[in-house]
Amino acid sequence: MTKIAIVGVGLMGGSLALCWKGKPGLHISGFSSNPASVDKYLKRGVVDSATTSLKEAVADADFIFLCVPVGLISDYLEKLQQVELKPGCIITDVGSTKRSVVECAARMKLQGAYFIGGHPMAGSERSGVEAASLYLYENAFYVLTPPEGTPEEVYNRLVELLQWTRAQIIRVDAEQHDDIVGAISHLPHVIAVALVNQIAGYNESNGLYRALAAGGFRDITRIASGDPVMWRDIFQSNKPVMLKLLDDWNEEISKFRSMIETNDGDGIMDAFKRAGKFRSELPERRKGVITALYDLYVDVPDHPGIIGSVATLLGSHRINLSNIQIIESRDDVPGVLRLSFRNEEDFEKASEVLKPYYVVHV
Ligand SMILES: NC(=O)c1ccc[n+]([C@@H]2O[C@H](COP(=O)([O-])OP(=O)(O)OC[C@H]3O[C@@H](n4cnc5c(N)ncnc54)[C@H](O)[C@@H]3O)[C@@H](O)[C@H]2O)c1
Ligand SMILES: O=C(O)C(=O)C[C@]1(C(=O)O)C=C[C@@H](O)C=C1
Repeated sequence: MTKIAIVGVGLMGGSLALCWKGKPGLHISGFSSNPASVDKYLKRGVVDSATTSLKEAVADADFIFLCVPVGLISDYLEKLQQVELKPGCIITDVGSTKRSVVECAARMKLQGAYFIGGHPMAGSERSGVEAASLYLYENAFYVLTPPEGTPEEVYNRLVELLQWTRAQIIRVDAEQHDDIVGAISHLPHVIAVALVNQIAGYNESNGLYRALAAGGFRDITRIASGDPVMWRDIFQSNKPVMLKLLDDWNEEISKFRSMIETNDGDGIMDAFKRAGKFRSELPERRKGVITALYDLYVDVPDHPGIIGSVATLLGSHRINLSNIQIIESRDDVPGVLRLSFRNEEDFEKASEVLKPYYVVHV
């Protein structure tokens, strides 16, 4: 029996657990310091066993996945030095930054266990085991950062276990990872949060700002709803990269400001053309980096029974919905439903079926 211990069974840890749950020869043990969370993991059936004792959770484990906020990964690595680990055990994490985690692991004495950094490039603004999904990692890139000298057999053992996620494993140096992911994931989160807060400030004196906020605002700001603790830890652990990126961002914005100030219409059009070209060349609906895979957004009138009508319409065309969520529901504006599908075929079909009746956004 291969034992996999998951420390922190939230969105990421819970989604990993779901990929392995019920597979022959695998036992998944969940750890949380909070007894109520342990009960929740068991009740939801995402793990085979769960405990508030780290020692018990990792005893005899072949793999240990640290799935807690980045700021806590070093604490758990330290704790792992003090408990008995199975010789040859592989410890990994799913933290969004890698340099600080890998450096910390290199300082630890892990009693013959190996540490390989990890970061699945998939996720969402939601958190907790309630948001976990068997399909979260499908088709996403999953970055691994093995330290120099990691035996190939050890690396391959982890890759083999991760095949259950259906993610595409990619080996990247930790420093390069933080530079790139800083730019394509961390910087956009800063921008989204700053933008929402700027508008929220205007809205304090005039509620029309929020009321009129439409598709463009929604598209660029979904990620502003991310978990505050998770993002605090990410920015703090990627500080030098973030500071450089924000300096570059200030420069980009200043260029825009000056194009508007000097009525440089050609410059503005050129900026849109270059951006449109780069964006159109992004990997087709690759999961994770900002866009969620196979999610449709549907504007719906705010009246009772609307969710039932949408679900019935899809059901009558034999389209399988994997999730449905109300992401805006207020008296004064139409609601927005987020519909998630497991595959491209259902996603495309749903878009066709709904378009004659509703405003549909991708
Ligand atoms: N959410 C994403 O989109 C995403 C994507 C890729 C990687 N990550 C990384 O994955 C890790 C987990 O993020 P998540 O989205 O699953 O968050 P989450 O909040 O859904 O889960 C975090 C888990 O850690 C546990 N936890 C929190 N504080 C704890 C503490 N003090 N002691 C013990 N357990 C504690 C929580 O109970 C929960 O089970 C983070 O390091 C994050 O950077 C997140
Ligand atoms: O899709 C989202 O909501 C995410 O924030 C996912 C996202 C990203 O920026 O792409 C966020 C953090 C991760 O470390 C990896 C993926």
